[in-house]
Amino acid sequence: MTIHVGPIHDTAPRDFIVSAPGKIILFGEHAVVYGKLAIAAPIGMRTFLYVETSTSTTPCRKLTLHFHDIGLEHSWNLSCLPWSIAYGARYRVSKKTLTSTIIPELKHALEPLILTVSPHHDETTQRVHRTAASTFLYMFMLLANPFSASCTYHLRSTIPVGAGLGSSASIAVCFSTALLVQYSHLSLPGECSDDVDVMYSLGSINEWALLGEISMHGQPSGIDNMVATVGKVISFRKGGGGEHAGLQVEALDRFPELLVLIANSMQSRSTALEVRKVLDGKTREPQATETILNAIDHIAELALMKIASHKDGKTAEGGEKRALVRQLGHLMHMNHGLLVALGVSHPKLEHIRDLVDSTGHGFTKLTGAGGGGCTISLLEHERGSREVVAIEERLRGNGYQAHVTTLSKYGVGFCALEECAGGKGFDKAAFIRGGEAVEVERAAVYRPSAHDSVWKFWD
Ligand SMILES: Nc1ncnc2c1ncn2[C@@H]1O[C@H](COP(=O)(O)OP(=O)(O)OP(=O)(O)O)[C@@H](O)[C@H]1O
Ligand SMILES: C[C@@](O)(CCO)CC(=O)[O-]
Repeated sequence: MTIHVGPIHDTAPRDFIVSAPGKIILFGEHAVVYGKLAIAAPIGMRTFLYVETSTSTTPCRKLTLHFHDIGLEHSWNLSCLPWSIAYGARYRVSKKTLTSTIIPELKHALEPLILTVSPHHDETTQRVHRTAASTFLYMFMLLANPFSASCTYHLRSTIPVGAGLGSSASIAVCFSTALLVQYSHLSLPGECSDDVDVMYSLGSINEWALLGEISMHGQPSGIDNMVATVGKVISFRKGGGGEHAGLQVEALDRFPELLVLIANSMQSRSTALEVRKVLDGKTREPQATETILNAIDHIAELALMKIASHKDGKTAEGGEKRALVRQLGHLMHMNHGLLVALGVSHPKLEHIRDLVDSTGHGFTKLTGAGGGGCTISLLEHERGSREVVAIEERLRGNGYQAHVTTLSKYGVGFCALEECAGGKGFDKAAFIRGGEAVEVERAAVYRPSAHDSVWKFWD
């Protein structure tokens, strides 16, 4: 890897925002960790990371994190960070190893700095804060340099935290992109010389984001950060030995524009713990668990075949679309049953399934790690129709959040603030304070489909 020992490159943008989407998993969560096939899609909810570089020349330079959604605010002096250990690892270890493992001596050297984060908060909040802060700091040590100017990283997300919608992966993609841009390891969108440069940039973002996911989850498959990076519906099979060697990812460009209802059970859980639960089951009952994982793999394969066999999946309408929804919906039901067998459902997720599916108008499964978090339902009717509105009201009446959405098509994006009418288009106060997703997006001038959009994407 290129190591920049010196100030930020002259051409690197000073103030900018990066953004990445959340995701839903349509088929194959958990099984994907063990090399089985999964299908995932980006959603409209997104994370935004605003990078504000100080022009001050004071000798005491600081790295400051303001992660507003979780109430984290913390600074470290840049000169007090363990640079010699980080540079030791950067010179000694290959980039592949740096981005796929946590180096014990660097993690160890950062521990005392992480213990200074949110010392007076309750244990749960402290864990959330320290997970996010240690992930950022670890990546910073491997991508930044000791001569950096003071800088504040403001994080806002419209994705609920820990709900199975890929909040951690989308923040990991934002951390990776911001640091790669800031320390000139990356061509900006629009400046990529050709398709190879674009692929290389996306590959780099995704690689470093996977490191962020490893720091937050331990053993991620990599599907969440891949979707948040590329912003496309993908089929994904993790590299492994034997029959399926090497990572296999394919963009499903013919995937139909389906209406999806996301319901949040409001039951908190941790992805790392749910993944651990499946591993424990696999250790206890290896053959039975492998049979379930293989059945999930088979269902994902069948879903791919159904999508491919639809003449014009993307533009399917009326009866054809309803037939596809039913075929995929029945497979989602089976996939959900197998996730129940793996032990990762929750009574609230089963309640949501009953509330939606007993209407006869939807097909529901849990999405993401389970144990709480969200479900997704494929709907046979249009947004705003009597049937869909009744389902939304039913869910809300039972204390759940309901959000009807189509899938998004925007992956990781970048906005240089000097292009935002001299930074005036960006409303920092509203960005920090905005409550609703639309307020945060408006503050960040995020209108990706507008002809005069200041946002650029690596695609
Ligand atoms: N908006 C946010 N601001 C700061 N940190 C966040 C934010 N969202 C997620 N995180 C970090 O990610 C962790 C949540 O990760 P977790 O994997 O449990 O949830 P998830 O990514 O939503 O779920 P899944 O991986 O199943 O989609 C939090 O503990 C926190 O450290
Ligand atoms: C549960 C899991 O399969 C999906 C989490 O969104 C974990 C992973 O793939 O890393």
